[in-house]
Amino acid sequence: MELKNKKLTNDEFYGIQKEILTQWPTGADVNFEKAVEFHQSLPENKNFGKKLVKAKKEGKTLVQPRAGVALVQEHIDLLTYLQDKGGADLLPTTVDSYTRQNRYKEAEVGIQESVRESKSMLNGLPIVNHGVDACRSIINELNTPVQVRHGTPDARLLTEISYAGGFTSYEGGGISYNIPYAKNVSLEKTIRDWQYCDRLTGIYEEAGVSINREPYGPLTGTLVPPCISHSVAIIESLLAAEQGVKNITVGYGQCGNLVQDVAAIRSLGSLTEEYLKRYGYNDVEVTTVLHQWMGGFPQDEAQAFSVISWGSAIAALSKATKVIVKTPHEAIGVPTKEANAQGLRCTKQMINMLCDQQLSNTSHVVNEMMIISAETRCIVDKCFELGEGDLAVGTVRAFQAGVLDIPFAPSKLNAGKMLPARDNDGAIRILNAANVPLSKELIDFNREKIEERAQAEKRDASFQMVIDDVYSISKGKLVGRPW
Ligand SMILES: CCC[C@H]1O[C@@H](n2cnc3c(N)ncnc32)[C@H](O)[C@@H]1O
Repeated sequence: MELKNKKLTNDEFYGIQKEILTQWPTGADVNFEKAVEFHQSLPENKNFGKKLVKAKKEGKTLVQPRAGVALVQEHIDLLTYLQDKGGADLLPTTVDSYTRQNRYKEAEVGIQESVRESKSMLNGLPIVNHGVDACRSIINELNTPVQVRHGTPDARLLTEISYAGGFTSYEGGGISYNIPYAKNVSLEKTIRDWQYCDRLTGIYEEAGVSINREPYGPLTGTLVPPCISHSVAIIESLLAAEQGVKNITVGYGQCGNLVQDVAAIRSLGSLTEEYLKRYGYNDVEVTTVLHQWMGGFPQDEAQAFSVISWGSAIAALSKATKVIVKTPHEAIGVPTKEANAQGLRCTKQMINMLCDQQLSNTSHVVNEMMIISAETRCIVDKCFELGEGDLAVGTVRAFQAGVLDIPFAPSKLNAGKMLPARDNDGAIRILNAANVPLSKELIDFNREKIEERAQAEKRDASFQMVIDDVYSISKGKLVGRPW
């Protein structure tokens, strides 16, 4: 089937579904009518998208951790602890790495080993192996909406079981779960597979079950310029809306400079709404999520709490609808439930202290919003042009041409030529745009900002700055100074 940004017909969708549900025995338990009934049996306070829309209206920032362990009861215990002791407003179910690669046999081994060892031998919950009823037991046991978070290029079966199991939010997209996650997976295939996931979301929506979709915002989480992550978020939102998705959370990974991060969150929400309306999707609810720093973390827990607090402050001051919380164990690995809850309480304290303030649109913030918006429009509009109006085709061609170029991405489909670096205030600028189609004035602006830093550091703007910036926060600073 040739790639096009067009809503899948019923024949196309159900033809694919037949095969998908046979990929693992638990697929046989998926029954759409029973799934809709289960969703309709849930109280409204368990619907993820509704809670986000309410928070946006009230100007509140909700806190959500990442969390997932191998066995169902332990996972329920973990989420209950994060709900009750961490104060999570929204809950995750992070899926394990085997499931993300459709390696359900190894996930099964991981489950058996976890039973034998009485501890989680997987870095998340293997939803496909556990199946629909297990998911429903999770949803029934908790009083807080739950979202599936993963990193799966081919997530079609995982989506079917997650939705039938009662989850009301789902992260990912054909770009954001391919280029930063996989080495050599066809972008045409992942865009098409995620059209399936979004069409399924639309089918639930049309049956009266609203399921929130969240493109994975931070991408590689390392020095990603706002215009790059915004472009991917907007493209995935448009592709999802074409399939009937009506509730979307667009995300951004905190970079560290106050003005740039606040401007990024505010411009992300308005740009997404602008593009959705421009292309005729007038009934999509848009909310925003700030991811606390996604790059390297300090080992020292006190320093880690400082990074968590700074991300919390940015989320509150930018009025992001939601913030994804890190933990003091970030530099070590999968956190204990206690550490995870500490990250939540630290975040909640900061948000509660700042909830009565917000950083007004000062000239610096407005200027930064204009820069980010102009850069993002250069990229997204070029994608439409390359696709001769078809955004799906244009996106594939944009990666081939290096128009979309995500820094430090493992995928061989990614050009990896665009180079980011921090300026003298710690904002992420573009040192070398390569084939990213920014206007001359935008390229000059970025270069001038980095040149200010070069002058201050008495060294040439170079790749060394990029390397210094990759490690700076884990070494206790924001800007990777040579001293
Ligand atoms: C793209 C997301 C990466 C982040 O996702 C966190 N993460 C991954 N798996 C789990 C888990 N099972 N429990 C708590 N956090 C988890 C990592 O630490 C990292 O920050």
